[in-house]
Amino acid sequence: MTATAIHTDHLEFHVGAFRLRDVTVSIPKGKLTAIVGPNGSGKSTLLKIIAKLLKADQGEVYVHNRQAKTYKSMEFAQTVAMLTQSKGQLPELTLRELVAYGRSPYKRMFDNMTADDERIIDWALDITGAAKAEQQMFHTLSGGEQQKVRIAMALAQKTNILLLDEPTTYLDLAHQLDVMEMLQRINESHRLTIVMVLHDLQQAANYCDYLIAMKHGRVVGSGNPKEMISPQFLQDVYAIEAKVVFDDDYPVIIPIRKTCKPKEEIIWSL
Ligand SMILES: Nc1ncnc2c1ncn2[C@@H]1O[C@H](COP(=O)(O)OP(=O)(O)OP(=O)(O)O)[C@@H](O)[C@H]1O
Repeated sequence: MTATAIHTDHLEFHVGAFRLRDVTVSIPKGKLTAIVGPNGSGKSTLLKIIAKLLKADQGEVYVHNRQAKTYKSMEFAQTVAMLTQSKGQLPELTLRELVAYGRSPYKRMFDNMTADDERIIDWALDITGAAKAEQQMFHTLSGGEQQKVRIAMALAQKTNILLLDEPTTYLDLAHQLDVMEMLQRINESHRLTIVMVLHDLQQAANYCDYLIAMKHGRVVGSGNPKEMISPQFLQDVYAIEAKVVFDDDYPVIIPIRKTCKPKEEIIWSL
């Protein structure tokens, strides 16, 4: 049986009109897990609660079989790294300076970088293919290049768990594959537990070992993505009629039409 890296137990959370309800999931250790579901279904909220960026109203999060709330903040930051969605200001730093921020959980104020820190920064720059441009300013990079450097910063945190909110959004197809293959390589070589919010179900099936599907703030399914993705799944979770054909074991999704409008969307379209 696969060990569990993260377990959430009956999480409840509300913000505005949105409610996360009774979220109980176990995320396997050392595997790639995708969280999928329609816009606004609570994927980012769940990831933020796991990362302790938000506090659940009820329920518990366990990280490596220990209540997340019992971790001191530095210890937690040495265990779980989270890359939020890339929005907002771009720092005016070189790639190397930005990636060095990943070492913050190991430093007190005014501590200098040690040889060990520099070695880890080199490794993170190298594994993400960013080393050759390490003196370039971050804000001058393309969106795809920036995303790889942001992942390098999270890797420099040297945690066993990496949470990524939509790591491939805004990237062209080639950069999406680059990022997914890089995450797969890192997962295989370092046995990192990687959990990511994804919108592309085919990527989830091609690269991930485990899938968690959310809808209206609830977990509505979890398991092996290749077994889960079916016309019925697309109907139930996304309210779309679609064909699913298999090419070499991998599902190819052909959307046909939306089958009904959930109540929430009728309000949005007024
Ligand atoms: N501060 C807030 N105030 C009010 N509502 C909020 C706030 N933060 C989040 N929400 C609402 O919570 C719901 C869930 O948001 P969340 O970002 O978790 O969804 P998501 O599944 O990640 O969506 P997407 O796929 O669009 O990124 C959304 O309807 C959002 O509008």
